[in-house]
Amino acid sequence: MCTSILYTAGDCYFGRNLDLEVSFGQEVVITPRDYRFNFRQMPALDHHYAIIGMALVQDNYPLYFDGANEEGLGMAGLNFAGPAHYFPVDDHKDNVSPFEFIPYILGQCKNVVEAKQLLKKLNLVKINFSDHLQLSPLHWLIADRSGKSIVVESTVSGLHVYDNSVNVLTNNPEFPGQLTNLANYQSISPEQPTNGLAPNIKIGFYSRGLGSRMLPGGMDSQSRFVKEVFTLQHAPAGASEVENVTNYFHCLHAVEQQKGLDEVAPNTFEHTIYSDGINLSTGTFYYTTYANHQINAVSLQHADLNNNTLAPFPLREQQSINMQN
Ligand SMILES: C[C@H](CCC(=O)NCCS(=O)(=O)O)[C@H]1CC[C@H]2[C@@H]3[C@H](O)C[C@@H]4C[C@H](O)CC[C@]4(C)[C@H]3C[C@H](O)[C@]12C
Repeated sequence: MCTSILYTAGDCYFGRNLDLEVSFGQEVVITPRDYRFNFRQMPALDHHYAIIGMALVQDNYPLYFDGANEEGLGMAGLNFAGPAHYFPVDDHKDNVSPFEFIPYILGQCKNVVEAKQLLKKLNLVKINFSDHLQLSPLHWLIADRSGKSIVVESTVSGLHVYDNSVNVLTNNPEFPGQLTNLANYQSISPEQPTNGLAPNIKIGFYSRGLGSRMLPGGMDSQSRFVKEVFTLQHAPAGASEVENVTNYFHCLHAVEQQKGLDEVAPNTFEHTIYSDGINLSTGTFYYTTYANHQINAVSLQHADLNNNTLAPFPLREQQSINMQN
């Protein structure tokens, strides 16, 4: 499972938890403006916006899991097994494979409004990257520095684009179902509850935090969706970049998966392999990993963006502990 969010606090921060039982060997990868993006069915992009994000580089091609471009548009692919459906090539549409979808949008669009424009003609086609790397069943969160986000889901009934007023995406069910389910949790609050149970009887509070007592805490995608909506809606804005980044990671780590809790095969556990977040105004990409909770960062501004060579940054996986004596 995974969780992706857009946190607005002056600047906007976009990224995700990647939850899985195995690592693909992903790195932080900068794609500069003149790297040639070849597409299977669409014309190549020789010049485009520069992109920074988490990717697996295969045959000199960046298979992005999530990322953002220099204009502050971000995009993340999350598992959507079951409802996800991809189509045959349609000559009347723009045919893009799911593995090409992030470069296709981030390479060309400045914001969500421009992305929506491209999505009008889009057909997500069933074309594998290779026999070894088959298509993944995904849906996507796309967000920009104005604080807006949308969800893209390709199902048997076609391509759906939803405005996302809560700026959170997890996995199943389909996005409208996630929103409907929020109705069950409207009484959740940071405040102590009012007594609607027996208003004529005085019921005391034995604990702080009783307003969130019924908040779901499971590893499943519906529980994480509700918990993350609550966490993000009430997250304070910081007074500095460091405070904002700290708040942002608290939001994501609220729904991270610890090893041992989500068994997907005998003695095999899904866990949060990494959490990342990009300041969509500055292009600074921050991340933590399961092994290393220190926040590491790679800046798009510090890179030479006017060339055609991918710049990979291997993840820092060594835990960093400050000894004080
Ligand atoms: C599995 C990842 C999503 C995390 C997630 O939701 N896991 C939950 C699994 S489950 O529901 O609980 O079973 C997704 C996100 C991005 C995906 C990768 C990217 O799409 C890039 C390429 C695309 C290729 O077609 C397949 C390999 C791949 C390298 C993908 C592998 C995998 O499907 C990734 C890593």
